[in-house]
Amino acid sequence: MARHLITSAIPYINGIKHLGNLVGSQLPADLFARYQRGRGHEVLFLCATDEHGTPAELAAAKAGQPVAEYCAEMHDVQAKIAQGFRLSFDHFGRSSSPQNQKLTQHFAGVLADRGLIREVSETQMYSPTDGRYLPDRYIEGTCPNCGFESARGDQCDNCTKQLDPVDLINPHSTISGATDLEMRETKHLYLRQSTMKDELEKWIDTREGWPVLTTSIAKKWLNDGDGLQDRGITRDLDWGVPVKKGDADWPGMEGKVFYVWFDAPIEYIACAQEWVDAGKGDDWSRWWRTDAGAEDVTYTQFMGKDNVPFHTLSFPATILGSGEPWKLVDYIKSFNYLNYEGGQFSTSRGRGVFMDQALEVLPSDYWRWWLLSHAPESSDAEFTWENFQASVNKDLSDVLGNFVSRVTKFCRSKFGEEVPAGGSYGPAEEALIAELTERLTAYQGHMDAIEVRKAAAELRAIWAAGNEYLQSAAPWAAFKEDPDRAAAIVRLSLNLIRLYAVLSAPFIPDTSDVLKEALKLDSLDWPEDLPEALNALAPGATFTVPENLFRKIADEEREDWQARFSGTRG
Ligand SMILES: Nc1ncnc2c1ncn2[C@@H]1O[C@H](COP(=O)(O)OP(=O)(O)OP(=O)(O)O)[C@@H](O)[C@H]1O
Ligand SMILES: [Zn+2]
Repeated sequence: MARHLITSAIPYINGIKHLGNLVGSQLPADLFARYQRGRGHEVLFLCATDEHGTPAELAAAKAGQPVAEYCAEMHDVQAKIAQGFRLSFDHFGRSSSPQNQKLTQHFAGVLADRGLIREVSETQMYSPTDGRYLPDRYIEGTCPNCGFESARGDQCDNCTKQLDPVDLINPHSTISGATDLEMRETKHLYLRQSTMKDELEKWIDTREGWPVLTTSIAKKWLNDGDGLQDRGITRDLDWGVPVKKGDADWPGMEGKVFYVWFDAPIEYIACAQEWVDAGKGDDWSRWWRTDAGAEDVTYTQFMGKDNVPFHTLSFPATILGSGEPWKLVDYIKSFNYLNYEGGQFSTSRGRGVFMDQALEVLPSDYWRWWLLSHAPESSDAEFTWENFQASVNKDLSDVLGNFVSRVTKFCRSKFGEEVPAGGSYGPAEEALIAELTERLTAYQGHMDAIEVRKAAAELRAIWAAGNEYLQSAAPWAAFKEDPDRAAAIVRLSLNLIRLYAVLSAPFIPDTSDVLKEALKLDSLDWPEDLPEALNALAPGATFTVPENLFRKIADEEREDWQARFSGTRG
């Protein structure tokens, strides 16, 4: 049994996530976690809300709430929606947890002791109108790199370049709009990433088979321009992890907090501690400490492309720089972007379909199937309502749903609600079993390699093979001449439904549960031996005909949704 540590990029707290966020991080992570559990491996799947930083402060101010209260409420909202999508986190933590605060301060202290943090006296944008410094998203202006007019103080959303507020052209305060900004002297801490460039590059070169998207972004930040730069890790804000050196005060850093991108990835570790403290596990160190058993853990991270620099460089710099035996990531699965109907999904502009709205429209399996089978892997992808309607109607309703319905109803009408005896598998069945044996190997290969679209295509082909078999074996015709022959066809077909329940579970877990219940199965064991698995349901085993698995999306409905979600969320 292998051990898999799996983390999804932690969703930011300032609102409900859209379908792009979901497919770019949490959903494929859940797919992989469910698959590895299905194969019988031990999995620790962690996610959390990312709660610090300026956008949380801004969102709380807009909601008229204290920021801690706002974050607590939004965490619960996100946790509930995650359940709605059946995201099977072992723990859904919070980056504002005491565990993360302590661990973040610990890392800063160790890095300082090892000479990897320098104190810099620098000038920062100060707004007399607002009476405060303007870090990160408190300031916007024109990107010096690409000319985008709403670049933020920490990163340009258009070209993804990491910025400092002082780099912006024509900057203004996003709180008051004030442009009468002045530069004031303040002291900050910098992580000396530049001194670790060679070590980081060497480490990245040892990582095998990483997606090109992951390594190309990492290499770009390592080598473009003057190479990897030191990174400011503190901010003049109230909301965040107070700057401390371990347990000790940090002279000159009073009233400052760590930058959100310093503490957010550390939450991956703290989240495992929260998992233990919540009584759900009894040892986090065997997942995270290589001196406590984590050496044989395979650690996989999931994220959208804008998160890659922090996971390939900044967080590994924190871990490697500490000199302590923390587990480093083995595989980083990154995604391009999902777009929405000819434009971008946007939380700030409320554009697209958001997770709560999606669940109001259709059950989660419809969304899970479409999103995963169209995951933006090799390039950006686009959600359109036409494509959604077509895929749901074809793959889920016509192929899988129809197969299950035809088989169970035919069996009920001719043999009753139990697996018929009689007849035996012949050449048609042997051919199908041979085809499915190959397809199963391919499916597992794609799942192991986290090739999400290819895995979905293979699963669809496995469903379609059943339909084609049923169509050509035609038990309804055979029944008149040779009821035993019809019995054998139906028996195999019922076993196919059982197979589909197991193999489809990572993609569409609710449907899988419905099938499991209809066939009265105690568990869903992975088909390590396919011929055996297709004989698992023995004659006499009873079942019930499930309700229609998927309903078709009608044109009028699709048009309604298209109109309803064409504007911006209020
Ligand atoms: N359109 C998208 N398609 C795929 N992944 C995305 C998309 N937008 C964001 N992501 C990913 O979603 C995850 C969670 O994102 P996060 O909560 O930080 O929001 P974000 O990146 O600020 O997005 P937005 O600005 O749209 O709110 C991250 O891994 C991010 O890379
Ligand atoms: Zn730019």
